[in-house]
Amino acid sequence: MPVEEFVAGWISGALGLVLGHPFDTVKVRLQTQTTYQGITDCMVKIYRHESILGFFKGMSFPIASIAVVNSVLFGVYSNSLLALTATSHRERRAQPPSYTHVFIAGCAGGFMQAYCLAPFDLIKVRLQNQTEPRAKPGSPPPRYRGPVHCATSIFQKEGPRGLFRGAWALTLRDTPTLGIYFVTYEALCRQGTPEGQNPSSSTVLVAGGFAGITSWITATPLDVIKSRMQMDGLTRKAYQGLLDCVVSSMRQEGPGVFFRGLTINSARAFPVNAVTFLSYEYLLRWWG
Ligand SMILES: CN(C)C(=N)NCCC[C@H](N)C(=O)O
Repeated sequence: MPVEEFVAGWISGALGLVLGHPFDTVKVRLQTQTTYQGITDCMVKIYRHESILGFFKGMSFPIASIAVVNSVLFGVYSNSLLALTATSHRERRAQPPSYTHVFIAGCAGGFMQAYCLAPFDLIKVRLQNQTEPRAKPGSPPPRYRGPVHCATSIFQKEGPRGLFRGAWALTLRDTPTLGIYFVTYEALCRQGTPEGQNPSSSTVLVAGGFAGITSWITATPLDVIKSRMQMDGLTRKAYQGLLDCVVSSMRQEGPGVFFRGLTINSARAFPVNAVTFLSYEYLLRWWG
């Protein structure tokens, strides 16, 4: 099994992650808390109460986990294409796979990454939702002192299954949308590149950016549900399950609730995924 795709996926994912984390914190707060009036209000409040560090809450765990998560996504995607089309990544420009194969391989990558991502994403969302400023004398201490404390607290209170809270919503979010992600990327690269050649850097940036936007637009409704399921039970249990979360959210806040965080998700998705795909392509070309 070729391993270059796994390593390239890891490095490119880490670059994208650092770039997008501040946007991600704003998105998670907008999806799960009702105290903010919009993106600007949320950004100003985070900056005022928590300083610039507030935007980077919960980042250390994703950085550590991106090695697993993104290498699984890109590695499973590329190796599924190899199994479906019998072409390695070097041969795929000359013999491009069909979009159906790209979609199936993307769904396989999305499904596998969701299970690796679930506990890390849960801890990230719980830490991002802590509004207490860091290390301010006199202020009440936050519920979790950091990612390890967060993981052990969840484990102690809810058992190992607690670490997979929201995992179903995450799997439903990522399986089809990662198929859409890779199909959009491939389609835009092919459109902007003469047959048989490698796409230029600008084509990769644009195709990667739009792949991110398209996939996140389709992922946002389940992203909202996932974040709510992950926060549920912290103080009191509001939802019986995924379906109940969908119905209650819709009843209480109307259909607009499923698009919470859409603007910030899309603004974040372009640079993050442009950089992710550019570094992924170049690392693979560099390694031959
Ligand atoms: C719609 N979904 C779930 C995705 N496109 N997922 C791929 C992740 C890409 C990048 N790390 C990001 O966070 O945008």
